Amino acid sequence: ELSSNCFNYGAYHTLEAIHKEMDFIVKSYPRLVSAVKIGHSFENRLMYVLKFSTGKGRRRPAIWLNAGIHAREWIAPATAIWTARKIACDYGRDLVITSILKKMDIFLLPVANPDGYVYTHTHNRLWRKTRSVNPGSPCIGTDPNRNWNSHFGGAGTSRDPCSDMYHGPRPHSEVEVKLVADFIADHGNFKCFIDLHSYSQLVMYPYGYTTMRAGDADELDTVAQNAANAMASLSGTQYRVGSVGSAIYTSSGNSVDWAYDNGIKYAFIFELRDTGFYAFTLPADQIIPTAQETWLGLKTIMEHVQNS
Ligand SMILES: O=C(O)[C@H](Cc1ccccc1)CC(O)(O)C[N+](=O)[O-]
Ligand SMILES: [Zn+2]
Repeated sequence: ELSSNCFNYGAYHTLEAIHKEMDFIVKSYPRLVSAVKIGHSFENRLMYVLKFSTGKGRRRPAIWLNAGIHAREWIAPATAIWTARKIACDYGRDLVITSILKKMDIFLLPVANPDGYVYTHTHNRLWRKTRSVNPGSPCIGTDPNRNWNSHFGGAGTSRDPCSDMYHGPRPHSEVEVKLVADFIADHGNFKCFIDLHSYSQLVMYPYGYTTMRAGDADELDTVAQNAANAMASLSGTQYRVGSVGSAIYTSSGNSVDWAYDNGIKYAFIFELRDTGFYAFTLPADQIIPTAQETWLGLKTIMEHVQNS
């Protein structure tokens, strides 16, 4: 059945509505888009990935677009679902995305922390972590951006389950992190990993665990600067660029350090709008402008990856 009313990309949505729109995109573009259900969250919600592929073969060079790892950062999933529709719609029309998809697959996970996302709708708008139980503690959840198997438990993390930076009992203890890490590792041919967060307006690259420069820092800085320039070209929104450790603060066990350590050179974290006026509660009227400018940055990076 066709959906009764069209999805409003200029509004924030529940997990259920986002998943329904993902189904609709799969149904509408069956030759390009497929549903990849990589597993379930701690509270048994779907970890639902869209795969955009024009070619055969299970291991085409691939790009992973991640969003919503931190539950309160609603602009990230909103940008991700808009991006899903944009990729589907522009394939065959836009030269850049069409050429990228001729050679590479794109995997897009709009809500990487579904339990936390639902919790921000039902209980606490500013919840950040997963909703897993910590034995021996009354406090719930682990920070999924401290739980990756890269310099686990290092600087910028907490061993206190009640902290918003709690790294968890062990690396990949959070099923939501483990499912993504295992999928990417098993696939073995990912060239790019981009994680959408908010807020601060930053385009960052490894490392986060240290302020030491990564081997590819010069190239990554150039690519990130090109992406920031492309994003600013739409309506002047300024994104700062730098390594995680130098742009904000050191934090170990984050997603891009893990990706970079696992051979994915083009690993970036975007901190989307704004710079703190609305912070995590960015008004819905900024969703489409944010998604449109972010798309220019994503295309810049993906085009570089494709030509690398
Ligand atoms: O603390 C975080 O995980 C990000 C900063 C960050 C981003 C990339 C790698 C390590 C840390 C900041 C945020 O997006 O979570 C916003 N916030 O501080 O809640
Ligand atoms: Zn975040």
